[in-house]
Amino acid sequence: MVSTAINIGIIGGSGMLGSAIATAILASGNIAPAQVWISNTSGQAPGFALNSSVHITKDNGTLVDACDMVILCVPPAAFPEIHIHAPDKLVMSVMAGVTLDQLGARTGAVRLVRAMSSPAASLALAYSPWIASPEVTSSDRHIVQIILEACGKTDEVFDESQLDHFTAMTGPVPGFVALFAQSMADHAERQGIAPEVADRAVRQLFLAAGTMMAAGAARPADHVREMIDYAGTTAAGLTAMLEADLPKSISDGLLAAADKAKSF
Ligand SMILES: NC(=O)C1=CN([C@@H]2O[C@H](COP(=O)(O)OP(=O)(O)OC[C@H]3O[C@@H](n4cnc5c(N)ncnc54)[C@H](O)[C@@H]3O)[C@@H](O)[C@H]2O)C=CC1
Ligand SMILES: O=C(O)[C@@H]1CCC=N1
Repeated sequence: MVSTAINIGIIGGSGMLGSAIATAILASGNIAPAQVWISNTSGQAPGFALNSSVHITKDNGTLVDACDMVILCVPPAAFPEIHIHAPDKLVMSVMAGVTLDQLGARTGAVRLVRAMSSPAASLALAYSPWIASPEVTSSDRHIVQIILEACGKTDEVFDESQLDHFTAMTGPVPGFVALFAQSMADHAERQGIAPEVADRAVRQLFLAAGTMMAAGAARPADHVREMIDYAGTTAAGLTAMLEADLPKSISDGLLAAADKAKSF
């Protein structure tokens, strides 16, 4: 259990990301349902109705007053409509593009964490990097670690600009990987393979690839090198993709996403 029985409030906690984080927190067993508050625009959260101990409200001020830690999880476009004053609270954001300075200016908080996560948190499979303001205490860090470890894997970073790149890369799940999968399924159909067979094959491929890459010490680059060195059919395909500079296309897309985050 968390060393202190703190209350955690998620503003936007019934949305795609907020509900995934709330689910992860509740599933971890480290934080009791009665310690969790959720606010949204309706004051209703059917997804948590079965957990009657979770507090649901449409009043963000009520949530802030009741909680020791506030997690901001609304669309960046909605952030200007968030009028909370939380000078003595730990405030964490998972909003794309909203900086630590913007968080502090709007909320009055000084103990600030800017993180990124993903809806995979509901399966404890998210990657959640985070950066903290200097005022964040060791106890705050303990709570942040508990929450983000409940969501999956996490690292503290020390260059805030990296959060925009993680927003691009690891925020969307399945995200850009779905485009690769779609490209393979479309290719299969162009070769005359039935759509439902192509779909089943590609889903199984990505399940296997993700599972195998998550296990063991080999990094993606190691797998690519091994296949090219094997000099078989896959090597021919990889060589063609590398000559077409597929990595540059992927990087350009990720930079476009990161630039969009910066624009919020
Ligand atoms: N959906 C995703 O895959 C990811 C989303 N994010 C970030 O998470 C944040 C939330 O995005 P989503 O969950 O996708 O949005 P969403 O639209 O699914 O949910 C937004 C939630 O915020 C609530 N909300 C909006 N304005 C509010 C207000 N003034 N007061 C209280 N609650 C309010 C809504 O009622 C809703 O529950 C965004 O900043 C986004 O950049 C980050 C990574 C992945
Ligand atoms: O696409 C988006 O804007 C959200 C933020 C990061 C991932 N998904």
